[in-house]
Amino acid sequence: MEVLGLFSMPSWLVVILMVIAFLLMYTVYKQRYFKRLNIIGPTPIPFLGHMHHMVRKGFQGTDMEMTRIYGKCYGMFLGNIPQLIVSDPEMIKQVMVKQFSAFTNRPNTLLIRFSKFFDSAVPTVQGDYWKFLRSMLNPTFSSNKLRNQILCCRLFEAFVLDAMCCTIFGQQVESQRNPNDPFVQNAKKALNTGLVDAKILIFAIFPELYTLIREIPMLNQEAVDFFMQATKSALADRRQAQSGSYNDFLQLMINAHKEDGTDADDRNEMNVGFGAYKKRGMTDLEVLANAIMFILSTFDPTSNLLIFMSYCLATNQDVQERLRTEVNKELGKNKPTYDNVFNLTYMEMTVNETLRMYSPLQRLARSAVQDTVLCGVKIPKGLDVCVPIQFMHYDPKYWDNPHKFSPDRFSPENKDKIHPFTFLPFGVGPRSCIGLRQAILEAKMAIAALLQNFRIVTSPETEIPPKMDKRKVITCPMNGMYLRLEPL
Ligand code: HEM
Repeated sequence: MEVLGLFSMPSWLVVILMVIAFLLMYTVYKQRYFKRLNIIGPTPIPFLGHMHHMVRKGFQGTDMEMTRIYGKCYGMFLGNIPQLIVSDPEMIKQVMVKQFSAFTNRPNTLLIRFSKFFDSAVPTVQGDYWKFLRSMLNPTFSSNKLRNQILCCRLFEAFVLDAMCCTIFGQQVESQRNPNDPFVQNAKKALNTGLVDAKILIFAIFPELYTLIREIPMLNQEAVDFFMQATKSALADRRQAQSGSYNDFLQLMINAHKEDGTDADDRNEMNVGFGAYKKRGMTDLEVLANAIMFILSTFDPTSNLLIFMSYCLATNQDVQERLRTEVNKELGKNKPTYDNVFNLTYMEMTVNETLRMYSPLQRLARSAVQDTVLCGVKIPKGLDVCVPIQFMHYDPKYWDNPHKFSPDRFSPENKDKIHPFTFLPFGVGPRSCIGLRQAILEAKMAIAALLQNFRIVTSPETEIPPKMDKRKVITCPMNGMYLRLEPL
């Protein structure tokens, strides 16, 4: 084939060059997005944007570094997908609370991690459908309901798993004594998600292919099937049992369920008003998807909170002693219960300080559902807005000596001095974590039981400070956490 009448080339080579030129033009156009909006940010590289940075430094390292350089509002790219990173408390307030109706949804970059089955689970659903599901599930997490559910009190991953199975399925799982328990094995398999994998990479480069790429299962399907089966048989048990014999999330969701419920898998429902949902309860599919999603949303953050809290106590023996004195005074030799851990004020302060220093989630994210303006910055519909949690938790403007572990920041006298919208481990606003109360309750009970019986100390293998696994979405130690428990 002759090119511009100047020289000849085989046609296949011309086609390849044209495809490359097209792809380059595509990525350059996409990555000029923030230039068109006059928003500053680091220069992206074609196709990858700043993904190479995220893989090398993790979300946390990238956010800390870039926010220091570019300030409180700048643009970055996950591949070709623009993400506005905001760390100004007023902007956070606007996105999460004041203009919630313009930022109701989570971005596709988060949803792509879950297969279609989770289209009816509360963290992934959108608009009015989210309002409906959240309103159905909120009562399930009320203080009164939690009082009746939390019966188990054991350790870390196994503890969290046991507590989850107990609260969600009403099922006792001996995962601490039996690490081969299928619940443990499958929970670990299902949750093994990294920052970037092939599915996210393809989506980040070609976000227009969202619907197609979404079909590729990402969470380990075998593990999801296992939990689906477990939930289905638990549902069947509930149907045969006398009403009132179960007191777990599953039962509460079933109570919000009507047999004649239309199948929520119908995507058209997304477009109807909230009022239309109000006429029905939860369908089987919604109960299933949410029960499994609770397992997935709970396991890693809660067990990592316990792991980091133990690390903080082992490296701050004075805090540990003060905490043990409080536990002994309030509980004596009694087992921790919903009621007796309620008054553990110093415990709550220590949990909060651990969450500040080691927030299990590193970013909050919302997608603009309409054009809007955020503190003078034009936000077009579809732009993802992200909040770097860890940057907010370490910003010296809001926290004195932010690298120091100091539970007293959260004392009743000091709590009111914390600048609003700077402490965000559970997010903030109507779409914040539904399981906040449960997570804090579990942490208080687990640590109280531990301190009644053991002193937590470092061992020669303890990494101080712990290296973080930058490839993970959840904050977790790279090389595990080695601590010693000395019986008292
Ligand atoms: C230490 C433990 C936990 C941490 C740090 C944590 C943190 C978070 C964060 C940061 C969000 C996003 C909030 C936002 O976008 O504003 C979230 C959402 C959510 N969490 Fe948690 N979480 C924890 C435990 C739990 C537990 C125990 C459950 C349930 C049993 C749970 C269920 C959920 C659900 C369903 C959502 C989505 C809410 C919605 O979209 O309406 N989480 N969590």
